[in-house]
Amino acid sequence: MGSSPPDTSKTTKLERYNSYIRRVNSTKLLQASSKLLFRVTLLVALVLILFFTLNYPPISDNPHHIHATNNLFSSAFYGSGAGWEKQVRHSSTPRRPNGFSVLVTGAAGFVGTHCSLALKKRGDGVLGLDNFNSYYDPSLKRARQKLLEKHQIFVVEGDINDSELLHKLFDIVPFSHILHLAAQAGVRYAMQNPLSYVNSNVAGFVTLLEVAKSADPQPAIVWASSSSVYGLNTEVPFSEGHRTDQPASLYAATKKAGEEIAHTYNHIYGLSLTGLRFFTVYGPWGRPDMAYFFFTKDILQRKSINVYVTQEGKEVARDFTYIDDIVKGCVGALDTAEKSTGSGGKKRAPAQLRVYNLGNTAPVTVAKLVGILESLLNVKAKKHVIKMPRNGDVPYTHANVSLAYRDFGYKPTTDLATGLRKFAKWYTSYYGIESRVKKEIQSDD
Ligand SMILES: O=C(O)[C@H]1O[C@H](OP(=O)(O)OP(=O)(O)OC[C@H]2O[C@@H](n3ccc(=O)[nH]c3=O)[C@H](O)[C@@H]2O)[C@H](O)[C@@H](O)[C@H]1O
Repeated sequence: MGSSPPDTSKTTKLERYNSYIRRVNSTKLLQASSKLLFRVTLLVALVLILFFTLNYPPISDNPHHIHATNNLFSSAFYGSGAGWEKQVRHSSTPRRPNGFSVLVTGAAGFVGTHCSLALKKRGDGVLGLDNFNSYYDPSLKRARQKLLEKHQIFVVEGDINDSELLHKLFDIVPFSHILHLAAQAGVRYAMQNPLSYVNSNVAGFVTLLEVAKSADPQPAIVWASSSSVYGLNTEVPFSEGHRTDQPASLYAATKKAGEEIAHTYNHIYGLSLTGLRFFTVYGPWGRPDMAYFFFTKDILQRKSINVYVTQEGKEVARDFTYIDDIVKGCVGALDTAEKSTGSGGKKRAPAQLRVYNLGNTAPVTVAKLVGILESLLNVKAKKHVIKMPRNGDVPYTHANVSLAYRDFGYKPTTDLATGLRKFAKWYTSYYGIESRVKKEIQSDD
């Protein structure tokens, strides 16, 4: 870059020389600043590209599943400082004598919301944790969060893989229990985003257990396993002692892995661990990726629905379990959970390790489920009966719950027709479509 030579006509030699040096320096400074600005811009652009690539994986082609996020940067969303800590403490403080202080992971999820409300209602302290990922409509999760806030339940926005955040929460609150419900759910979505299952159900669970084992006191942990662990098992009804080494989906395999991981942390560190095998849970505030939910939506919109039958043309059935029964099971498991026995990362004595089925004990075919919805919504479904795609679904589930009954009096009381009526009432009111459905749903309590 050229600078003009010094003018010799009017000033002294020294002044002219100094002025020349100043001009050369300022030109150099300008060049250096431009280079620096360019490099900083490039760096910012790279950081932004990395951020959006990691946080927004490709959108799936399934209308019910948008995408799950890794939330590697979720810690940016949790607060710090005195105000935030006060909220964490306040939410976790029990309001009844000998009340629990429970960390509920996946608190803005379907089961998480219902359990958090039930615990809070009876006077336990409840702190929620949720990463609000977009596996399904996050606005539904935000609406559940609002409901929780109305009942003084604070939900920390963060990921179970964020051990720094978890340690921080345990530094603030000596949780007596963890109700671990955060997971990548859904059987069929595992074909589209397999690693999200490993990330949440395996890595996330291990991260949580690592923090729990080194907490003092160690909490007792109750967590969500799944009926899907029975996989290709043909003995019915499914009992806890049956084979669970033939998972039919990656989802099932990661839940089964969770049960084995639970064994390890119980064995080495003395953590008290109870796994609950949920059987197709449904109800108000449910998950939009589940069949009963999107069937309702599609039937109301006069769209066709796929009703699966087995490869042999037989009907497919599920032991659909109503949310209130599941909540009773979760609370029963928490109430009977013994204390963990370790401290400072060391086991002091053998600790409790349990697994229970939580089902309804009355399987219903998918065709019957559709029939109930048709009657409740007063709309004839456009049924498209097809052979179940090879996507991890199993043909039949049926729970034997005698173990849960023996140990904490678990007894499901809601049949599918009653439960779906409550769901339809919530659905039509939440989505503001009361006028189109049967009046009797609206008048039902
Ligand atoms: O118990 C569990 O551990 C799991 O329960 C739930 O899985 P599932 O029992 O498979 O429920 P869900 O998808 O509602 O399908 C219901 C029925 O509809 C059939 N189905 C499904 C889709 C479709 O288009 N057509 C159809 O017939 C389908 O074949 C099935 O027979 C949870 O999602 C899962 O997270 C896990 O918790």
